Amino acid sequence: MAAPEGEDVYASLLLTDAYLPGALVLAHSLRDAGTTKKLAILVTLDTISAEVVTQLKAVYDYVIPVGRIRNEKPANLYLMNRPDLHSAFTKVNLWKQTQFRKIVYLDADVVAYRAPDELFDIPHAFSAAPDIGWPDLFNTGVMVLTPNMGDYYALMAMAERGISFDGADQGLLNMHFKHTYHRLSFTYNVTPSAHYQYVPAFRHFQSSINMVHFIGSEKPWTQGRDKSIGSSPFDEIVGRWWAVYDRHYRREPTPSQPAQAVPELVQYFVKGEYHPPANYFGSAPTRTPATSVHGQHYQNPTPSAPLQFQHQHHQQLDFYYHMPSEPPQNQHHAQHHTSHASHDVYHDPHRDAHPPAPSHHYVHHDQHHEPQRHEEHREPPHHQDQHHEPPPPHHQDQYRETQHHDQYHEQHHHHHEQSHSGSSDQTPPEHAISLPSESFRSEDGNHTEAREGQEPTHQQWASHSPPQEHKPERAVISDVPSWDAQRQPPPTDSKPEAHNFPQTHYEMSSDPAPFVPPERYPSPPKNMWYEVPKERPAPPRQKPNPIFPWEASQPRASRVFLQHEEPTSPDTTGKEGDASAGSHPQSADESSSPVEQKSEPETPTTPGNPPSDPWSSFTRTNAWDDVPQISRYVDAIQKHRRTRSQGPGLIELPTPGLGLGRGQESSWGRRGGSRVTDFPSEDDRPSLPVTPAPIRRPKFWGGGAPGIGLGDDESEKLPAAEGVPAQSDWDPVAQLQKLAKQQSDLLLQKLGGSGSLGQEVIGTEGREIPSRSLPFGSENARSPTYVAPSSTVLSPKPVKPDAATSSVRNIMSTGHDETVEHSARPTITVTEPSYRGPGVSFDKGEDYPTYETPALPTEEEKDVLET
Ligand SMILES: O=c1ccn([C@@H]2O[C@H](COP(=O)(O)OP(=O)(O)O[C@H]3O[C@H](CO)[C@@H](O)[C@H](O)[C@H]3O)[C@@H](O)[C@H]2O)c(=O)[nH]1
Ligand SMILES: [Mn+2]
Repeated sequence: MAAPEGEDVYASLLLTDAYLPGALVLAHSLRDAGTTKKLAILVTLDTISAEVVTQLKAVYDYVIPVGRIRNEKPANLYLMNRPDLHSAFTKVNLWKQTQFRKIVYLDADVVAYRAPDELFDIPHAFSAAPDIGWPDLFNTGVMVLTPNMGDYYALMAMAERGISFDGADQGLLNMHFKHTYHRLSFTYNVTPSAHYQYVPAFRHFQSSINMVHFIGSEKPWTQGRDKSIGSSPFDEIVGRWWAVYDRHYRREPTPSQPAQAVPELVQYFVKGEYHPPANYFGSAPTRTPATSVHGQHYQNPTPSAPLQFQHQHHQQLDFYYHMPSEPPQNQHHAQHHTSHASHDVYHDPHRDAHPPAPSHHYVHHDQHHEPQRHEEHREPPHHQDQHHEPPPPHHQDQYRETQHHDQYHEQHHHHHEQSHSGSSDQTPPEHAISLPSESFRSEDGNHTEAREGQEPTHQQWASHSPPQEHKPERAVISDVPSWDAQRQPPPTDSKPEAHNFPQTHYEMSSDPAPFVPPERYPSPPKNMWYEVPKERPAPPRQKPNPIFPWEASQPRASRVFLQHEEPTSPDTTGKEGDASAGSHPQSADESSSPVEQKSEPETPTTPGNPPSDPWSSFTRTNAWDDVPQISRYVDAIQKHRRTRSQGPGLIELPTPGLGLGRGQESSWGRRGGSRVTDFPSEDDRPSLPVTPAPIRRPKFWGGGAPGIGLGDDESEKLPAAEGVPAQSDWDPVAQLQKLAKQQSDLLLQKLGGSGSLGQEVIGTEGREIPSRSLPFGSENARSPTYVAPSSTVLSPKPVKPDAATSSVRNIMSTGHDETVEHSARPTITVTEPSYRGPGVSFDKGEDYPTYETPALPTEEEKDVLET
């Protein structure tokens, strides 16, 4: 019977025979309540016996075989101690049933108080009721859904990857429909519990209950009738289930209904309900019925008449499936033989003649009359890996239960073999299950195809395939949708290959909640540390072997530190304030190691002490002082100049013996060479009669020379010299310009008008070293030994012979005329850098600081002026 397109159905699911009573009671409860909707049930035929299918068919409108969807990562199932739900993902097949408009899905452990047909009117695509264990979740025992392939593929993608926080369908579906599900009233999925009951609520809402759902591993039919005797809400609810069961399957006459002929098979799965007649076949043992679905020790059902009939039907459908938690094979054998030892009546000679194949998969075919092995084919590929794996140790109970399930299957199997061995009847089963016919149409008899959305089944083969034309058994039985490409052509209407590719569906998280870290992260491991390698004494540094000859005869370092300075000249240390002001030869050794001469003077660390000259330890030599070529050159220049400038008043450039400090004079003399930076001594310097005013010296310099009064308060009160303009009247710029003009004019006259030679010939103002502009960019660069050219060749200053001479001598002993310039500004100390600019090179038109005291007339100037 095909379902008309767009039909509404209640649908349930049966994965194992043991849930048969639940499925039947559910269907009856709906029918009894007068539903107008059809009833459907999805079944996994590899684990459902034909008798059970028959029972279903008696109540359900549609029995729809579906492929099992196993969770290959069932670890989470063990978290909730329900490893039996390994195939709960099979529920996903609901979304594939697009022949239905709307499905109200109900677990097999649901019983309806009334027929909630109004659920089909819900417009939402997916609805469910809250779960009692975690009400933010919905329970997947009652769902209103709209089949569609989009959700189906998405759910399949998750199922294939085992994406489910509880390892079963509830975890998976809650993850998928997290934000889109429509919440149903709890009254559609009341989940009673024996341990906890919200009794007041139950009392209050009792009358509004639509459906009840017996969640948990214990179900009413596994607990037995006597469990519902009490008067607690839970007992009352369980009693509702039993009421439906009794209405349809109770055998014993009750006051309300006479004894009815009911299938033994149903009772077989209900605790306390199965009472096989004694001495049937003469030796059928009577045993205590099962204690629970998961723990009961199933017996061989007594082959009563109804059962026998069912088994005939089962000939074509005979199969069984080993649950994945099946014990290893040898254990299974042991179980099997034990079982037979205690039930001789079911001993099967065929079985002995054909010992079980490794995986115990047998398919019974009409034309063979013997069990055939189809181990590879019957085994769904994804089950093979785990097939022989024992379950985890802590689930041995579950493990044993599964054994019993299998024992049941196997015993059924034996029974079928037995009954079949005495019959060669090949007529189609009288009770061929009426299923959606399109689902099981076989086109060529060799293989089975399902219409899209349908799994091929062996029922199809049983119903449509001519047995004699059927050749390889393994090619026919294909109730699992796996196609053996090595032996079969592809199914004619199979989809393109790419259709079978695994699909990965990722969704961006739409959860707007910001990440909240756990209150406390686990403590970091304490045994993680890095052991610092033990420090090994560094190998003694060895001086590399000398390569160059001078390395062997290296001069001893002669660096001089301030505090260890030998007391060379205490009187000069106070006067030599400017390192660049002139040379300060200390020793030949010192000047031979110019690097050390760069060492900076140390600042006196004790304030209040008379400041020692910080420059005393600073070199006064120039880098070129010891280059003989330069010395010779300088000598030659000086000689030349002497010859050229012989004349009254013209000074000679320093000769040996000139000292910047008296302490150095001796060593200076020893050197015997002229230096560019030499400075004329007082004797070599003729006096100039003009000076603007007494030059005040900072007290820093002390009053070394008697009579000059510099540094003395009295010196400031000295009367101005007669005939000398007052300081305030002195315009240095004008005077300098005037001097410059006179100088150039007069000198040109003296030299016969050859202006081009004038500077070179007469230059006492740094002409020995021509004043050249520095290369671009290096104007401010200073060599440590740099000496301003202007300062090296400055002319003696015109001073008064007496006091002024001493004063000037004192000043000049600093070796720098710019100290003179600065001395006009009493607040300036001479420790400032000496070089302030072009100095007296004003004749070249360069700018110079206007605040400076102009340079005093040079020798030439004086000559000119005196002339
Ligand atoms: O051996 C089995 C196990 C399950 N089922 C079917 O699968 C359903 C779910 O199993 P059930 O034992 O009813 O699970 P619950 O105890 O109800 O556990 C909860 O968790 C399950 C796994 O997520 C959900 O499927 C249920 O809806 C939810 O109520 C059953 O009703 C049956 O329809 C079988 O047919 N045979
Ligand atoms: Mn359930």
